Amino acid sequence: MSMIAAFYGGKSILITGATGFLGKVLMEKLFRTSPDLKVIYILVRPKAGQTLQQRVFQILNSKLFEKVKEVCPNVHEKIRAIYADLSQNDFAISKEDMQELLSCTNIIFHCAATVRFDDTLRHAVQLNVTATRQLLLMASQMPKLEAFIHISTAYSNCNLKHIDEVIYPCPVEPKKIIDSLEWLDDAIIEEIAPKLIRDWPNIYTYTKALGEMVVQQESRNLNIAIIRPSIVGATWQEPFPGWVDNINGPNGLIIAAGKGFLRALKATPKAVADLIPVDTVVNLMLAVGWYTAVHRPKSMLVYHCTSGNLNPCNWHKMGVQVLATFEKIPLERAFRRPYANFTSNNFTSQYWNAVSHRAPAIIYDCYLRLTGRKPRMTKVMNQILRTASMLEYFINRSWEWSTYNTEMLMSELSPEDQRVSIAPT
Ligand SMILES: CCCCCCCCCCCCCCCCCCCCCCCCCCCCCC(=O)SCCNC(=O)CCNC(=O)[C@H](O)C(C)(C)COP(=O)(O)OP(=O)(O)OC[C@H]1O[C@@H](n2cnc3c(N)ncnc32)[C@H](O)[C@@H]1OP(=O)(O)O
Ligand SMILES: NC(=O)C1=CN([C@@H]2O[C@H](COP(=O)(O)OP(=O)(O)OC[C@H]3O[C@@H](n4cnc5c(N)ncnc54)[C@H](OP(=O)(O)O)[C@@H]3O)[C@@H](O)[C@H]2O)C=CC1
Repeated sequence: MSMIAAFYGGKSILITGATGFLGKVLMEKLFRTSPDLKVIYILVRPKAGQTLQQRVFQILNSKLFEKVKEVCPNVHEKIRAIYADLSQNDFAISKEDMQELLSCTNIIFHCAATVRFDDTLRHAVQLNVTATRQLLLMASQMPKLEAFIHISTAYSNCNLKHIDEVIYPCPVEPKKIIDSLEWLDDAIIEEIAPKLIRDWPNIYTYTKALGEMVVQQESRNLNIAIIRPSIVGATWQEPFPGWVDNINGPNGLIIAAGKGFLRALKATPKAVADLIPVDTVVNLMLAVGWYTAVHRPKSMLVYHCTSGNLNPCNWHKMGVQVLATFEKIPLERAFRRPYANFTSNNFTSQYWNAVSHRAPAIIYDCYLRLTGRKPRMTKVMNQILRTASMLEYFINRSWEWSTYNTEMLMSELSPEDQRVSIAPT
């Protein structure tokens, strides 16, 4: 057994955001490789008419967890869903549950966040900043806690070009922002938001930067590490290749291209496409959890989980690859044959949007109307173009992330763990 997998044996692990993309893959790997772990506590809220239990049932019965059931048949006994809403005071956790969490937790993986680029400042601060502070406060009351792993994003400092594995200060103290949100009304908050976020491209990256500052300021004597993944994509190898369950990041646009909706994108072909498979991120998370708990570094370490400096790809190569894949394996019921181009020119991009996107959508909707059906293509197209414009900032620039800490950690792993973490079979 690998040293890292053995480390998680017998542990009580608390995961926030376990129902999200990264959280599910983290849980899967933990149960599959450390089936003797004691318990995984997950903080969950009811959603879309589903109770906590129904949500957990759905996750455990999904294709992602098929292998887990073979290795850890009693997985449902080892997962303990705790009612929690991270936007509420004390997360609205009951006294009994809180007591259990405080007295039993050994490791925390804090993944929960709002990842919407256009969220309100109030909600994004509540989730990405205040909730992080609250969780740190809880962590400081956990006598058995060995490590607190905070998941941030490589783009939390995307206002810089070269980013080191350090925490950069934000112009306004997070505490001042948290305090002012208590008395300012929503309209004023939205008015001051652009002034606060300055050269950050959106509320998401800005509040993730504030979240990191809070981690640094409230770290007390805790054993903390921060991981910054870049753009997290589908699984590379584990538990099987190609698993993804959302349309965030590049996923929505890739599907739109495959369906023939999206035929041009305002992107810089030579800009680095820094994607990282979700199973690689999870492997680093587990290694960081182990290293932080066992080696207890003197200062809090930040780890970049990026691909650009090791195995760089650019958007042109990525686009060619995406199109080649759709040639081989076309999507069902496509609107048009996939074909697309990148342009970094504003005028050309507007032209393609009019000619290749909006006009065909209007024509198709006319056809639907004439044949007595409900028009829908213009709505779909507007949605795709809105998403593409939100992502534009990230596909027209390149960043350099240093990876000294991540490389140091890799060199500390046993040969077995290096094999399992870097190139799992
Ligand atoms: C000669 C040869 C030349 C060849 C040249 C080759 C060229 C080839 C060109 C090919 C082109 C195509 C290929 C494409 C390949 C490349 C693609 C590149 C894209 C890369 C993008 C990179 C992005 C990087 C971002 C990095 C940021 C930092 C990373 C992070 O930390 S992660 C977190 C990232 N967060 C997100 O991604 C969230 C972004 N989304 C949003 O903020 C919002 O959704 C929104 C975009 C603002 C849209 O908001 P709306 O309110 O308008 O919509 P809403 O969200 O309500 O959703 C509408 C409907 O969609 C459903 N839906 C939304 N999200 C999801 C979800 N996650 N899962 C499932 N369903 C979802 C929602 O339910 C709504 O549905 P409805 O209710 O039925 O309407
Ligand atoms: N995906 C990516 O490309 C990248 C992600 N990251 C970071 O990784 C982490 C995980 O992201 P990802 O898994 O993609 O995001 P998801 O949106 O898939 O998951 C977010 C998780 O947070 C939970 N959550 C949100 N609001 C609340 C709340 N009020 N109370 C309780 N739980 C809540 C969600 O629960 P629910 O299911 O109930 O909504 C969900 O489990 C985030 O910190 C993100 O910043 C960093 C870089 C890239």
